[in-house]
Formats: sequence, C-alpha cells, structure tokens
Amino acid sequence: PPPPARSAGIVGAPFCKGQSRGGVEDGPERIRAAGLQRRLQQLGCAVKDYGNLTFEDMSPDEPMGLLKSVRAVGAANQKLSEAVRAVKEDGHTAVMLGGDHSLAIGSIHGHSAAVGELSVVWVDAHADINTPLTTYTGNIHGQPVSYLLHELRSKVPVLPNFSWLKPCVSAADVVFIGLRDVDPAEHYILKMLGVKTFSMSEVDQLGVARVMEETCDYLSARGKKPIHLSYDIDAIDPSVAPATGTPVVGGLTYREGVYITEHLCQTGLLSAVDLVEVNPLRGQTEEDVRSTVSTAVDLLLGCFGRVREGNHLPDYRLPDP
Ligand SMILES: O=C(O)[C@H]1NCCC[C@H]1CCC[B-](O)(O)O
Ligand SMILES: [Mn+2]
Ligand SMILES: [Mn+2]
Ligand SMILES: [Mn+2]
Repeated sequence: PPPPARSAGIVGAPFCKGQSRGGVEDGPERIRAAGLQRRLQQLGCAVKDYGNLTFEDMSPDEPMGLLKSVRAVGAANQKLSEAVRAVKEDGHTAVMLGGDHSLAIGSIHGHSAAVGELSVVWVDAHADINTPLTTYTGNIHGQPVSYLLHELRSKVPVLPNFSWLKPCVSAADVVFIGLRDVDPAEHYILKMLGVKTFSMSEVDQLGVARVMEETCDYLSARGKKPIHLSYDIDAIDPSVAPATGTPVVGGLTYREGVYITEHLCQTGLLSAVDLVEVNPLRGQTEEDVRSTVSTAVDLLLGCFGRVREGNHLPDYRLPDP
C-alpha cells in the first residue's frame, strides 16, 4: 500500500522573551527563507503555512522574584497552544518554528489538547526543567518542562497569564537526548522522577542508532502514543549550528542530529515538531547563520521522510526520447 500522505502545518512563533538575547524572534523567517515549504513539497509532503503568530506587548512586565517576562511568556504560549491545537485538528503534523524554547509550553499543551496523552522526545544540550524556584537566570526557556509535567505541579507557583495551563505530560513519557549542560537542581529532578535521559555520554557510549532504538523501545513499551519532538538547535554541536543563544561544546554531529529525525519519522508516530532557538544575531558570520539555518531545515525534512539515500516522488517516471 502507498505510504500515508504526509502533511505539515507550519506555525511561526517569533518570540524571544523566554530568554534575554535578541534575534531568536527572527528564527521563523530565516527558516522559511531557506526554502522549508518548497523542500517539504519536493518530498511529496503537503504543506499549509499558518503564518506567524503576533504577540501583544505586555509591558510593564515586572520580574516576579527572578522570573522574567512572565506575563508575556504566559500570553504567548496561550496563543500558541490554541494555534497548535487548530493545526492538529486540521489533520497536519504540527511544525512550530521558534523563537525560544519557552514556546514548548504552548506547543506541547496545544498538541495534547488535540490528541490527548503523548510522548515527548526532547533533543537539547539542556534539560529545560528548572522550576520557577530553582532557576538562577529567571529565563523561562530553561523551565518549560517543569510547567508541563504532572509530577511537578506542586513545584510551580500560580503565575499571571498562566491560569490556562494544566500539566499534560507524565515524566515517564519524556526522553531527553543530547544533554551536556544540566544544572544541579535539574539533575536532582531528573533522578527523582526517573526520567529517561541519553546524555552525550550515552550518545558516545551507545552510538546514536542504539540511542534511538532504546528511545523507541522505551516509548512504545508505554503504548504507541503520538510523539512530540521538541528540537533545540543547540543540541547540535556549535561547529555546525553556532547561531544560537546557549551554545555548548561537545554536541551532536550533523549526521547524528539528522539520524534522530530520520528514525523518529519512520516510527509513523511523529505528530508535532518544534524547531527552536535559531538566533541569527548569535552567528559571527553570515556563514555561521547559513549553516545553522540549513541544519534546522534538514532536521525538519528528516521528520517528513527525507533520507540521505535519496527520495523520489511515487509518480516519477523516466522521460522517453
Ligand atoms: O535555566 C537556565 O537558564 C540555564 N539552565 C542550564 C542550561 C542553560 C540555561 C537554559 C537553556 C535553555 B534552552 O535549552 O532552551 O536553551
Ligand atoms: Mn532548550
Ligand atoms: Mn538548549
Ligand atoms: Mn537555547
């Protein structure tokens, strides 16, 4: 039987207030300008681009303790949640282009509103699981996972513009890949909750193929739920993807990064993808930005069936003389 037709619904979220470095709000446009839609269509994937969300200015948005831009982050994610839910209800695989990683709060919440229980594969140099009380930067892009987990509900205080958010993910349904810069509090939380993690040590020890095999075995043992892939471009080594806000040496190679998306695509369970933290202003040269954006596009294409052996459309026929 022919493979199921793939369809991508793109939502741009030009948002930067989950962290403090300007430029990440330009991520969606740079990824589109690199030809994402055209290259998805060349794979035979249907594409609907829902455009960019617009985010209302929430000034004055005074810090709450250390927490920065709480009202802006809450409002932005409420809007994003509604947008992603609509994309899923239109029948597409959701593609959320960031913007910073605080946007995973709305993306995963909206995805779960549409499909119910889901699994999360979080590919990132970082665990992004600080609570509002363990964060030392106050940047909410380092905290999204704590807002989403049922098990941490009692550790997240009531926050303005977050009353719409209810935890929607179980710790046992999350797998981290690429970790190499985790705060002590985050490490404590990961161990306390028994979250499945493949740090760069495991990537080195097992190899990416075995990491993906174990990831998929682990997730399918808990039932074949839709997968939400939240991909922080800083998971990839800064030699390949330097234009990002929090680069960390010793990251995934381009090949490992793409292998992860190829493998998840072939499960047939990939239901939503975030591609976040591309920040053109953090590149030192235009080549830095090009390389980062190009890698982001290739990661997304891997989610929709691009493989390195090549692809051709089902109706392709050789020309006759
Ligand atoms: O909580 C934080 O601000 C920090 N905690 C340790 C890792 C770096 C940073 C969070 C980075 C957020 B990310 O992954 O979205 O770039
Ligand atoms: Mn992140
Ligand atoms: Mn990160
Ligand atoms: Mn980052």
